Amino acid sequence: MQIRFTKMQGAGNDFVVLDETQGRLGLTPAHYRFLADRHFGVGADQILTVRPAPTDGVDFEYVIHNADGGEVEQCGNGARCFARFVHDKGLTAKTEIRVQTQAGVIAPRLTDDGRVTVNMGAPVLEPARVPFDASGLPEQRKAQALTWPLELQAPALQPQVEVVAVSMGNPHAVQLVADVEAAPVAVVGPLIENHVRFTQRVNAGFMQVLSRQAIKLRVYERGAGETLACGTGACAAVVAGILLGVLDHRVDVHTRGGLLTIEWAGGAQDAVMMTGPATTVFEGQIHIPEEL
Ligand SMILES: N[C@H](CCC[C@H](N)C(=O)O)C(=O)O
Repeated sequence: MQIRFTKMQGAGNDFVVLDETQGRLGLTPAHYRFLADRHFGVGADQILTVRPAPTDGVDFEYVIHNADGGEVEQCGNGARCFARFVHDKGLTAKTEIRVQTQAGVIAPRLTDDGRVTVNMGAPVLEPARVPFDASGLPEQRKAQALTWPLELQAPALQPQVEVVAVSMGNPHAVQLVADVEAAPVAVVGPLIENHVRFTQRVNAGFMQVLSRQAIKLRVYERGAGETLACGTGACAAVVAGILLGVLDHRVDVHTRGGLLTIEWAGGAQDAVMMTGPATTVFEGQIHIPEEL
């Protein structure tokens, strides 16, 4: 099967974008894994699929698959690249685009400086909705919990980490570290990603506070491994930092792939606003082997 794709990146988080506005390609998880493969396919952290609006009130639907082939609820860097894609392809003349995702409707907006701002919706902290299984933890811990203890099954490392569990439509476990460059992301990241208390697995964020208006962040992503940036991860980290009292309401998030700016007023119903880059790298076509 020969398919056309667009390669894009947002702060170094990279994507294969597929246009299904004229009809479905009928791809399977194995096909998504092949497209994401950096040796046998195109190479990407996620595959983004653009589809026609499923209902009134939105302009498009966008579907997200991780490199491991699994469909997920939300992708922040992907939302910015989606908006750039539909605008530059002439699929819409709008600069603020309402799009249905598995996690609900979001509205990326193309700004005059070439970046994209996205209303990512309100964060969710209720454990059952992250989802995070708090069973067996002391009752008083549940009552006032902001951070949760995660026992790590890796004796060579610290036996436990404290994380803030927050959903941006997709689950995040954020911890404070003194130095992100020295943080054991490659070892602790997978342990957190697959921790039994995160029943849908989780994205593991490692946040270093530089000031009340700036952090450095590394994220070991669910279904993709460490990426150069994670948009929903940046939102989750800033929400966690504001709740912990160490960040103000507008924060520059320095990732390995670039700068994201996150704003959150701090109310449970307040939307998290994310601004950052979205770049088309190249167009291409690829043969997907039938035997996948
Ligand atoms: N790995 C994430 C999906 C992609 C999120 C990330 N690339 C972003 O920019 O938000 C998950 O499994 O929830």
